[in-house]
Amino acid sequence: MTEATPAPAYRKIALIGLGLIAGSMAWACRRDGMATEIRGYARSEKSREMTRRLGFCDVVCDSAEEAVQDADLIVLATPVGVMGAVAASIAPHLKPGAVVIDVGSVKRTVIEEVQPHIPEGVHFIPCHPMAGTEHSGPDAGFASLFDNRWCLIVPVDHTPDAEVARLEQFWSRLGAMTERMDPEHHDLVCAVVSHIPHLIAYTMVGVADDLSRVSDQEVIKFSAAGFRDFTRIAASDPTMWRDVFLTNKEATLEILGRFTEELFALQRAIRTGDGEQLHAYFTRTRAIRRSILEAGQDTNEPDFGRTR
Ligand SMILES: NC(=O)c1ccc[n+]([C@@H]2O[C@H](COP(=O)([O-])OP(=O)(O)OC[C@H]3O[C@@H](n4cnc5c(N)ncnc54)[C@H](O)[C@@H]3O)[C@@H](O)[C@H]2O)c1
Ligand SMILES: O=C(O)C(=O)C[C@]1(C(=O)O)C=C[C@@H](O)C=C1
Repeated sequence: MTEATPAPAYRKIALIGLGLIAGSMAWACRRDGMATEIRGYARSEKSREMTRRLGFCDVVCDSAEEAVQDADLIVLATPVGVMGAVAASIAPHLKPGAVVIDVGSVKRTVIEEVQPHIPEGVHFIPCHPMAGTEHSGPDAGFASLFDNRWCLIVPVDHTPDAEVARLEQFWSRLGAMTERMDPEHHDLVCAVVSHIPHLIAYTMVGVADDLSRVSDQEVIKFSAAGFRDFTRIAASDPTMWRDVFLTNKEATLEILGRFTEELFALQRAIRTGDGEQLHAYFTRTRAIRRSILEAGQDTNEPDFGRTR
């Protein structure tokens, strides 16, 4: 006997911005038979054309207003810097009872910019899937992106709990685990685990590029795993990351301040030959990596094809 497929959490879904995250959501919805219709819109004609070809939307519209007509769930999946303007343009076309979510990497500024446009009777529930790659655009998406990844849900005041619970169920059907968080804490956590690590990768790759005594050929030829990981991260979309830093100024500047203090302390330890300090520091940080592995939180641990 085949089990009945559970009813879709939302019948009609509208995706605004057709890139890695929207594409992955659409593919994951299709994998699970989760929506009766997925409509999409992106500002660039090239992205709309590519989405038509890839086929992850049932309908690709030529305006955001058209895409959100009659939608039960509207997903803002553009760079965070334009979400306020997108919300303003779709607001008059949202039906009562609809749920609007964003998937932006920053929450406090997005809430400040989007919430004022949301009409009464429509629920805005900010989200942030902690999953991605360095690739962008409609062809970057894939169905398993959210499998076993966290999606942070950042409900604003007065959102009925039943609506938040319905959305959590939706993310769990996309494969993700969910946790609720307040916006300030979200922005600080993401500055630590995502935003500043990206800035460091961008900087290190920039330094390698600037160093005239080391040729580009040598950088490419002798890149070992650590630096290769930096180059992967530093290949991420410039528009997305510009917007992340401009909209999460406070938390990223706080963490960057602490980072540079630690860096200067290590710089001094190297200069003065303080091996004890260096060893103690590296021992402390190794323990963090080990606890991530023990908690089973790194599903990307490479084995480099090791054999014995
Ligand atoms: N890439 C990641 O790793 C990742 C992970 C989690 C969350 N996010 C967040 O998700 C959002 C989307 O990221 P992505 O990686 O899918 O980006 P992407 O670059 O792959 O796609 C963005 C899409 O938005 C469209 N767009 C840009 N401006 C627009 C506008 N004014 N109106 C309509 N469409 C517009 C682009 O044409 C493109 O189709 C961002 O806010 C990002 O912070 C990204
Ligand atoms: O895996 C990657 O390439 C990512 O950069 C994904 C990543 C991250 O920093 O972990 C990037 C931005 C997001 O907002 C969430 C996830």
